[in-house]
Amino acid sequence: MFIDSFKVESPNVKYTDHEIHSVYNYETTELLHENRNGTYQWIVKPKSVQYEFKTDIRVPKLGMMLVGWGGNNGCTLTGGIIANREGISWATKDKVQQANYFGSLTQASSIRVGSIDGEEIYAPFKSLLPMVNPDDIVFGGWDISDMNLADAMARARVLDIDLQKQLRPYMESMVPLPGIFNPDFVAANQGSRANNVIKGTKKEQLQQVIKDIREFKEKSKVDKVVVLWTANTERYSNVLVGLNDTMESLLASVDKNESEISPSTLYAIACVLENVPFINGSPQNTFVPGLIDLAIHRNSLIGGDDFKSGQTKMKSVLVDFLVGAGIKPTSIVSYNHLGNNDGMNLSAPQTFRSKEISKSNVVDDMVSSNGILYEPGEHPDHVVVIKYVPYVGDSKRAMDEYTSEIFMGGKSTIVLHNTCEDSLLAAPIILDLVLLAELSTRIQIKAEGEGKFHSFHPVATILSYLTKAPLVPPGTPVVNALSKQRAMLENIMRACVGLAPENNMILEYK
Ligand SMILES: NC(=O)c1ccc[n+]([C@@H]2O[C@H](COP(=O)([O-])OP(=O)(O)OC[C@H]3O[C@@H](n4cnc5c(N)ncnc54)[C@H](O)[C@@H]3O)[C@@H](O)[C@H]2O)c1
Ligand SMILES: O=P([O-])([O-])O[C@@H]1[C@@H](O)[C@H](O)[C@@H](O)[C@H](O)[C@@H]1O
Repeated sequence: MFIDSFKVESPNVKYTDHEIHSVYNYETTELLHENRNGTYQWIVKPKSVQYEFKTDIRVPKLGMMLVGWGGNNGCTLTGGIIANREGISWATKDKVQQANYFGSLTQASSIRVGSIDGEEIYAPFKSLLPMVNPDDIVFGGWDISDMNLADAMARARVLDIDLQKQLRPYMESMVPLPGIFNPDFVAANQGSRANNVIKGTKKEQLQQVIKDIREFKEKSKVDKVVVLWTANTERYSNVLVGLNDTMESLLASVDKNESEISPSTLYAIACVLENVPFINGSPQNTFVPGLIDLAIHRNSLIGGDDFKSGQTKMKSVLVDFLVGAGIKPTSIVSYNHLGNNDGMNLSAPQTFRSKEISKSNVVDDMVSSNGILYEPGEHPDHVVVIKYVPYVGDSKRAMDEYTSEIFMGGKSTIVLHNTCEDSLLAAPIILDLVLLAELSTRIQIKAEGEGKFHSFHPVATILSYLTKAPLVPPGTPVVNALSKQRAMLENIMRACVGLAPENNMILEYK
């Protein structure tokens, strides 16, 4: 059965007019490796740590500023939110289609709240904690192309024509602000698009972006802004001592107009200095060490990298299943071709390399979790191929082959053909990233023994379900297995309302 909402009644949860305060016993373990009677033994000691969570339930009026707003993802998300907000329906060759948020974890997935008389009871994921209603989002952003959002939507060739016709009046007045452009960081084929750029030194460009954020906030009267990068994939920035290894060297490099400071890092610096959450939806190392240092110093949320939308999302499920079943993937070949501007930009070796890295590291945690299948340091052969084929446009075609060793020397080969409609899969993920980033800034946490409440760590690992290469604080394990990432997010939100983690044991019926 599915219910619309629920309220938790517990001595550990208090609701006031502006916050939910929960006391939560975090059941974990402490590991010891000790010499017991002359032999070393691993000792696992269950441990309970009491946490308190305070969630501000006053949902703000939210501004979403996209870098690359006029791109396929940016205009598709904008159109999708407007279509939902206005209740637009449109004719397709199959039926009259209603707007929806399918593909969004926050808007279209559910959680189990319990069971009654042998029936499992589920509720909307978004009913766990008060979140911004997407219909209320105010749009803004930058693009190096001056095309208005209605024309950009036509250029993208993603949304149905009848829908585009109905959206045009809402979107043709939306024009991106000029963006910071540096041709050295993207494919040469992107230059022809760049007719809307911020001139000047890096310092002047940074100051302009800060000014843009302030003016947008003032003009739109929003309470909060979240900035998300959905612009082109950049090549990796070189990380050098004295250039960008500390926040001091990074800011000094901006003052010195150092060429190696990328546009995406400049936008990120602007956001951190303005204490505006910044999320990187692309694979490049926007978050150089100096930027992470600055974000931690200013306690300003950063998250990324690279939306996990299609081929890689499937990989983080399939490899988790195989390794979890005691089957040994030995060869993973991931090919895809696509014909959108992202694909054209990725046709350059330096930008492709950024994407190859984020698409390749996604199996590392699952492989290292099973020492029965893999020797230390042993990995499956793993190849990533991306080709640009204009004809298919945004309709990316992914073809994967997974070869695994099975019982008694047997081999299993799984072949997948996966048509990942790039922007229709990425747009809902962008929405989730923005909404969850905003929500997480309203949560305060205090562990037993800590004197006062504080925010989560500014490097937002809570967003990892939505990214291929989760950005984590130094010393934090990287988890890519999709089920673990989703469980982590849901269980933290359950803890905020005093609910235990979903452990799927249903002992009541055992
Ligand atoms: N499924 C997906 O679509 C998916 C998944 C993971 C990651 N991504 C990443 O998301 C990004 C956007 O994808 P897309 O399909 O929308 O690409 P796109 O090329 O259609 O859009 C990118 C937009 O950014 C603009 N732009 C480029 N550099 C800019 C800058 N410095 N400042 C402001 N604007 C700039 C371009 O003019 C363009 O309009 C890409 O980096 C892509 O790799 C996409
Ligand atoms: O998310 P995913 O489908 O694994 O990866 C995708 C790549 O295969 C594709 O080539 C690229 O255009 C998208 O930006 C996205 O990164």
